[in-house]
Amino acid sequence: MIRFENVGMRYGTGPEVLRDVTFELKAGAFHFLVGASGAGKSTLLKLMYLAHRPTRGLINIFDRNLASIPREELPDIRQRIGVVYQDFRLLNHLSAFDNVALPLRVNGAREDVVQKHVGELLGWVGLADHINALPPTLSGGQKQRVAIARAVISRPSLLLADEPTGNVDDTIAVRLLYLFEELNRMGTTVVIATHNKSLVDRFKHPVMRLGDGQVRTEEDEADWGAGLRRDAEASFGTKGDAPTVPPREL
Ligand SMILES: Nc1ncnc2c1ncn2[C@@H]1O[C@H](COP(=O)(O)OP(=O)(O)OP(=O)(O)O)[C@@H](O)[C@H]1O
Repeated sequence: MIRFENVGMRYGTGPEVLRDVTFELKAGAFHFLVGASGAGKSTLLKLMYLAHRPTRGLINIFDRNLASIPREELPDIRQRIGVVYQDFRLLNHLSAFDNVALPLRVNGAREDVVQKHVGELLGWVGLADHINALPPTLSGGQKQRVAIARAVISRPSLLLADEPTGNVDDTIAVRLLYLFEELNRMGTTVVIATHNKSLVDRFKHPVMRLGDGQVRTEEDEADWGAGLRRDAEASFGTKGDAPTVPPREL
C-alpha cells in the first residue's frame, strides 16, 4: 500500500527533519506512529497524504511511484485518503452535519444515504446533540470528533490521523479507537500518530517509532520504556541535567 525508501525531508533550507526513512505499510495494516514532540510525525503523515514532496528518496503509494504520478492524477489519489488534521480544518460556516456530509456529497451520494450515515456517525462519536452546531461554537474535543467523522465517513482506503485523541477524555478516546478498528476491519489501512501511551498499550497494534529522523517498527511494547527514555534524553539531556525545582513560596 505504501513504501518509503531512504526518504529525506527538510523544510526550505532548514535541517533534515526526516533523514533516512524506510518502511512498508501493507494493505489492511493498523499502526501507531509515536515519537517525541518535533520528531517529525506530522511531517511523515504529510508526505503520506501528499501535502509535501520528499527532498529525496522513493515513495510508493497505492503501488505507484509518487515521482511518476502526473499532477492532475493527485486529487484522485488524495480522495482515497482520509486525514484527521491536528488542527481539525473544519469549515466554520458549515454545521457539524454538513462538514461530515461534504465528502459524501462531493462523491454524489444520495441525500437519504447522507442523512442516514452522517446522523449515525455523529451519534456514535457522541455528537447527536450538536449536529447543527457551527464549529466555532464547539469545544476542542467536539471539533476533533467532527474532524474524525469527516475523515472516516467515506471509508477511505487509507486513514491518517494526527493526534486524533489529543483533545478528548479517555472514555471518548477508547470509543474513537474502536471506530478506527471497525474501519480497519472493513479494509482501511490505518496510521495514528499519538502521544497517548495508554491507548498504544491497550490496543496492541504495531508501533512505528520516529526518532533521529528515522522510523523503527516496534512490535514489542516492552520497548516503549526504552523508546521514551531515548526521546526524553534526546530532548532534555540526561536526568542529571534536570532543572532545580524552585522552593515553594510560603
Ligand atoms: N512548515 C514548516 N516549516 C519549517 N519547519 C517545520 C514546518 N513544519 C514542521 N517543521 C519542523 O519540523 C520538525 C518536525 O515537526 P513535526 O510537526 O513533523 O513534528 P511532530 O513529531 O509531529 O511534533 P508534535 O508531536 O509536537 O506534533 C520540527 O522541528 C518543526 O519545527
